[in-house]
Amino acid sequence: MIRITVEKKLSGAEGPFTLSIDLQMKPQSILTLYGKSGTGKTTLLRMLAGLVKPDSGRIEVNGEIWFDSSNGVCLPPQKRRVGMVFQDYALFPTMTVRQNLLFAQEKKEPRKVEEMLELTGLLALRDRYPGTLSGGQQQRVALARAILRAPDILLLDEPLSALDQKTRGQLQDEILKVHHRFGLSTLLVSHDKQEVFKLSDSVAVIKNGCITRTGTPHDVFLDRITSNKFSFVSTILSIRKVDCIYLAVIGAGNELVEVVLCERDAANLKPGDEVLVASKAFNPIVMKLKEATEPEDEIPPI
Ligand SMILES: Nc1ncnc2c1ncn2[C@@H]1O[C@H](COP(=O)(O)OP(=O)(O)OP(=O)(O)O)[C@@H](O)[C@H]1O
Repeated sequence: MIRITVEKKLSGAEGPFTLSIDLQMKPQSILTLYGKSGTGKTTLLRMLAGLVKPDSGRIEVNGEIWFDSSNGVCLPPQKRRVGMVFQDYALFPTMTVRQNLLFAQEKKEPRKVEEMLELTGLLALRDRYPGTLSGGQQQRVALARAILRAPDILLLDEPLSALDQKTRGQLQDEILKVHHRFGLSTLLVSHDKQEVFKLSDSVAVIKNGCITRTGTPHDVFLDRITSNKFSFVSTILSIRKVDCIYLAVIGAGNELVEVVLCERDAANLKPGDEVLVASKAFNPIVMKLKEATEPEDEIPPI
């Protein structure tokens, strides 16, 4: 079990606030921190890694105390078995893929590196330098490197946010695969609801430094479904008048939808406004676009 109870005063964009977290995480699960920018998610991950010291509290990981302000315990980062993957891949540019992985190991075990290269579909890229790889490939190397450290906790801070939708999907599968294969405990930060839904066993919503809600992704994100409404929150991109009706273009994930506005709404709304789009009499057309793929043992290289 991972138990985190920490407090730290932070300087936010709108003034000082206290990051005050009380969180428990089941071993071998994926817990996602979901919340707006500047609410303290990265700081919490950095506290776990030992890169930021809490003002007070306690961090216990599988029975080991990593931090306890009541008796002055604060393990240095190198004594915490943590794997970290961030948005920027942070690979060593002058080392090949294989050298990057070898470097991560305290005790050098080239055989394990070879196994990891094979498992993560990186074998063909082993002698390439990070600068010659795509974003998805680099992130796969960063993930392999983090796992080679046999971490007690894997920290993923928006690791896929710089990637396109298709590569994101592939890397999400990859994360799930290695998470289960190595029985990892994974703490993920993500802004992407679809990603959170796909990857997480549980979600903790963080607002102004405090956790306001925890639960399964279904409980946290889909409680509105009881009202039988189809709805999503998005931003108006444009409004134009065609004959006597107003048409608004609204983003929906990576898609664009065009909806008709009544004259009163058109007068009240402008591009950039955040809106809730909902349909009361919900009778959607649901068309299959692509068959779900069976999980594969080996995911082909990106
Ligand atoms: N050591 C520190 N001391 C004081 N304030 C800090 C410290 N570290 C971060 N902050 C501030 O705390 C706030 C939260 O930062 P943090 O990076 O944890 O947010 P976040 O939720 O991860 O945001 P984002 O999603 O944009 O990455 C920011 O305003 C930041 O400037």
